Amino acid sequence: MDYQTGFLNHFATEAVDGALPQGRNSPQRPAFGLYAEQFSTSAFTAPRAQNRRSWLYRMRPTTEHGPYAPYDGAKHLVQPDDSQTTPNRLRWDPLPMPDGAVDFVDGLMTYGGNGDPSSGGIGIHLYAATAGMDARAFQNSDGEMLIVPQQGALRIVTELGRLDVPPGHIALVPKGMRFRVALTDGAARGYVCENFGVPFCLPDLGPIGANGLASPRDFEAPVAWFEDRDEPFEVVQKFNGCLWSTTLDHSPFDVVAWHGNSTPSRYDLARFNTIGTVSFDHPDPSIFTVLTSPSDTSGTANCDFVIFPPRWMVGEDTFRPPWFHRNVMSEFMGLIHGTYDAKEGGGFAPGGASLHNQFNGHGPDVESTARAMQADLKPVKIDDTLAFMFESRAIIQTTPFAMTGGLLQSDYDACWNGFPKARLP
Ligand SMILES: O=C(O)Cc1cc(O)ccc1O
Ligand SMILES: [Fe+2]
Repeated sequence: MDYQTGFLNHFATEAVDGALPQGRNSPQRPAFGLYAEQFSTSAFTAPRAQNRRSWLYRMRPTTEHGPYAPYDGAKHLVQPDDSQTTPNRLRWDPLPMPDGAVDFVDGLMTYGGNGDPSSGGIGIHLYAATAGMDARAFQNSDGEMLIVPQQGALRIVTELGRLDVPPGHIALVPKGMRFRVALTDGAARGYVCENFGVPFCLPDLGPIGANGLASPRDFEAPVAWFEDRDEPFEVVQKFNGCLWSTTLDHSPFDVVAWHGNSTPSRYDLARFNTIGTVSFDHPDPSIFTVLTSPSDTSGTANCDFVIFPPRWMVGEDTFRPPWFHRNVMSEFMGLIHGTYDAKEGGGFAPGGASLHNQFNGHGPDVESTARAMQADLKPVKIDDTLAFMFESRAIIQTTPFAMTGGLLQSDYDACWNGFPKARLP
């Protein structure tokens, strides 16, 4: 598979020689009878640094379809609301693989979220899929999709081309872009952050300097790829929190050439240049931010995507795991593989999840705490681990599936029972 590298670069690619117009976007008659379409994921007037759009040259205009009707699959892909939201610390067992053939769209289960598609916020979903999508595409008009596979590789076919995304990689699909998901390594499971806010971008680096964390050159966008299929093709659209369906008489993956900077991309989390203390104290986890969706309040994200990758721990006279914490931001976590260093007592399994909503105390379990307080503080490599967090400025509301779907652990609080009380002189 070929890729073009760079975050938010202005790319140009054609799958057929001569398909991409030169020197203009919308010629009177594009080559071969292709149709030009602008795909805008920022307002036309957004400042240049935030402006995102691509020009697509396709076999038929996207306008050619009948009305959408309500879609009745993906029953657990919903908008969370207040009725299910509690201050409790929550933790879930991994999502089991479904029985029978369930694809990525029908396999999406909403656990939580905040805001709404018009004003910003996020949706948090897990997916478990046993079948690829064939003559079916998904268009999420509500949010950009940050896809974090945990098991099973995905081949994401988008209007702009294809991305192979195994566990350990992430994918970003722009709001509104059609895509379908094939499974290239059997049943697949993972996490999705649906971003209703400003599209994800790389965080500023401040005093870190010009390099470090995720490097723009490690993001990969597809090259143009199309299929010429004249057959019924369903498009499922998420719009205003609801699902809709229409059927085309052709594949929507018919973009022969494109140029622009609004693109899907993938990123290998192993490329993350992890920075931590080389003296003492555990830095704030913002040091591990891969991508951020800023809000209108500076430094206070709609969503930060943060990872806890393999790394050396060298802090002297330092409690090395995450400290006990109450946070104005709300934290949803998942585990891709291994063990998370704040939960060595078990219970946070790969494919599982946890939620620590705003100002609710959390941190290392009793076992992680005891081990860390007794540890010989020689340099140690934490190796088999890859956890992540979707951290958001607003309370993360939960869904009926999250609260009563059978995966919520009833005894999560107990992992913090039994700390010996301090003894004063
Ligand atoms: O496990 C968590 O809750 C996430 C987290 C990690 C960390 O290294 C410091 C603070 C924090 O909230
Ligand atoms: Fe935390």
